[in-house]
Order: sequence, then structure tokens, then C-alpha cells
Amino acid sequence: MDQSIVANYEAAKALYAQHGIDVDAVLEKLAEIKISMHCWQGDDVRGFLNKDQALTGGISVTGNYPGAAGTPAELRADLEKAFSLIPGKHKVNLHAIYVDTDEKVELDRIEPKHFEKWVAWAQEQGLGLDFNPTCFSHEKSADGFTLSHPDPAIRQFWIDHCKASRKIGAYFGERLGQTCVTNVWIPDGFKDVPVDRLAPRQRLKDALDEVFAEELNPAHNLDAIESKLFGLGSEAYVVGSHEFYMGYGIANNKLICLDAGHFHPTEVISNKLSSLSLFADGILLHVSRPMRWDSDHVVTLDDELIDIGRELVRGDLLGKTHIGLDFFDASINRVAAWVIGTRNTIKALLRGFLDPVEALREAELNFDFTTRLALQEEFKSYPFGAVWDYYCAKQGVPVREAWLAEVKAYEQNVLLKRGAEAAVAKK
Ligand SMILES: C[C@H](O)[C@H](O)[C@@H](O)C(=O)CO
Ligand SMILES: [Mn+2]
Repeated sequence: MDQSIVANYEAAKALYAQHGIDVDAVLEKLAEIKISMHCWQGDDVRGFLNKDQALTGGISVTGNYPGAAGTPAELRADLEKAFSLIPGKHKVNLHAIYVDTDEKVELDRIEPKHFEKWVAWAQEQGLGLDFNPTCFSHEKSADGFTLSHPDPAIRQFWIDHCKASRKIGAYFGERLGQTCVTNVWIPDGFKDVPVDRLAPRQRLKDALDEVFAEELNPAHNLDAIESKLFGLGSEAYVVGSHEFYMGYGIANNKLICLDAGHFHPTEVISNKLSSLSLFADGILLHVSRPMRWDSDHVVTLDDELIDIGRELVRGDLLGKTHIGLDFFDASINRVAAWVIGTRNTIKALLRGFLDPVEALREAELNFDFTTRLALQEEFKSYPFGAVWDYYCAKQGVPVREAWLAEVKAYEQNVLLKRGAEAAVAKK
């Protein structure tokens, strides 16, 4: 390891030690935390089931940066590249549309065998897998309704899809020896003010009861449910609102998923974690960055991300919180998007661990808000970067922006050739 990295680390360690922070122990804890990196950043949420199907469900990807993955093998190669630049061992979050099979299979009939190649790859890479039913980008979701659709036949199709998805999740968990989180998000909602707000929610509740009726081994699969305030085309009303899923999740022991972009613009999920932790069995995060709306920008190390890290560490919530990412930006290199967002999420956790929490708590309990503010502000210029650099070097990944050159080389050697190869094949 570069001696200047070690020297800077030792100096930083001594400073933090003055506040009782054991930085070596912090780095050991940090290495245990898994981030679930979402596969859908790699191909603009297209998947491989119906590749020509437009993205629907009130979410949108903008940009036309070249090099999107077009096959499962390409997507896995891109994920591998990204993981080689991110410290730690993590998970991949798959959506049902990312089946890897030559069989023409419908969503309500998917089985573990359609994901076998993903499992073999995850095993080889030492990664865990998470899963999501895909209740959008499909002709049966064209009305904007799935599990709460008024037509029982359409509803049943989506119920069967979600049931099949849970079984795949349980299979992932069993095969990989790491619990899979299967997260249900549905787009159902109305563009304009509805007459009946209750009936769709009653239908959704009944449908979820059917989806979750079968008990699965919680060591293999945990169910999560994700609310949303509004989507494109569901501005007036979303069936699966926050209150709906808070109620459902607490009553039925499901993980409640908080997506950073699914609330009112001034509402932050960092302020929800402590409350939720007192009542919910577990929490799933979709770390995202809303810009004026649920725009799913790549997460930066902004105040909210740092606060999320702090809350997880200070509240000792890492044991019951599963950290997933959810952003999709097609205007920049997609591998870089993963690397930036995932490294930032880990940095935020590290920042949380490096706060002088005991001293801050004591100041607060003594109503000494002067000390609280002074310490918080001074710690902003503590040498967190030296600790981060050492962590990256120790984990065998590039230090600072050195990863960017690797992504640029991968872009030249792999990503930019994809379009050209396809064009040659067409001729
Ligand atoms: C593709 C994801 O499932 C999707 O982004 C969902 O989690 C969501 O956040 C929709 O806004
Ligand atoms: Mn989400």
C-alpha cells in the first residue's frame, strides 16, 4: 500500500481516537455491511423478458449514453466491473424482467430455473441476490393497475406473478446462504382525483394477503412493500400510499421499504428511520436522489445521504435495515453511475461511524446546544477522506478518483464496441 495513504490514516486515527472513536474497529464493521446494487441502472430498466416493451409504471429514464447492457452476460460483466471498484462484498438486486433463459416465459409462470445463471454467477462472485416482481412495462399493466385492478383475472395474473417471485427469492436465499429481500412495488394509481379511494386499497390488501399467504423460511426470503406518493400518470392518487403500507407492513410483519424519492419534496427518509424502527420488523431502503420529483438521480454524498448513514449508525439500525439502491441515469456512463452511488452510500455509513456520538449525546442531554453545534461543525473538516482512502486500499479497490480511468478504459474496450458489434452482425 502507498505509504502516504498509511501515514495519513495513522494521523487521522489518532485524531478520532481523541474522541474515543476506534477507527480500525469501524472499518471492520463497515466491511460487514452489504449494499444491494440494483441491476436496472445497467440497462435503463429494460430487462430481457420483453425487450421492446416501453418502460411504463410512471417511472422514466432519460439520456442516451452509449453502452447499455443488452444481454444478461453483458449486464453481469458490467456489474463485475463496478464491483471491482467498490470496497466490500455486496448484493445484486434483480427484477423479474431480468430472466436469463431462452424459454418464452410469462411473468406469472417464472421459476427459479429461469434465474439459474444469475445464481451460479452470484455464487462464483460471492454475492447475494435480492428480487422484485416487475409489475409494470407489460400489457396487463396498461390500465395503470395491477394488484388492485378491478378485473379479477388481471389481478390474479399479478398475484400469481408476485407469488412466483417470492419463491424465486426463497430459492436465491437458500442457494446463496444469504437472505433474499423480495420487494413488491406496484404503480397502481389515478392521474386525476378518484371517486373511490377505498375500494382499490381494499383490493390491494386482499391481493397482498393472497400473495403472502404461503409462509416462507425467513432465513431464505423476507418480503418488503414499497409505497409511493405519486408517479407520472398517478399524480392524484396512488393505491399503495405510505399509510397503506405502514399499516399493512406492521400488521403483517413485512419489511417496509422507504424510497428516498417517494415522499413530499421536503420530507426526508432519514427522519423516518427512528420512528419506523420502533414498530416495524425490518426496513428496506431504496437510496435514491429525487430532484424536484422522483427523478432517481445517482446518489451524491449530500446532506440527506449523510443523515441516512448517521441515523442507521446512531440508532443501531443496521441489523434490521437492508440497504438497496434505486437510481437510473442514462445520461452518464452506467458503470460509473453504480460506482459513484454505491461508493457514496458506503462513505455515508463511514461518516456515521466517525461521528463523536457519545459526546454529542451528552451535550444534548445537558441541553448544551452550543457544544453540540460546535462539535458537529468541527467534525465536518475531520480527515474522513484519509480513512476512506485507507479503506479502499485495504479492500483492494482504487483510491480516490483512480477508478474513473478504469471505467473510461472499460468504456473504450467494451461498452463502445457493443453498438458496433450489433451493427456488424446486422449487415
Ligand atoms: C425499478 C424499481 O422497482 C422502481 O424504481 C421502484 O422501486 C420505484 O421506486 C418506483 O418509483
Ligand atoms: Mn424504489
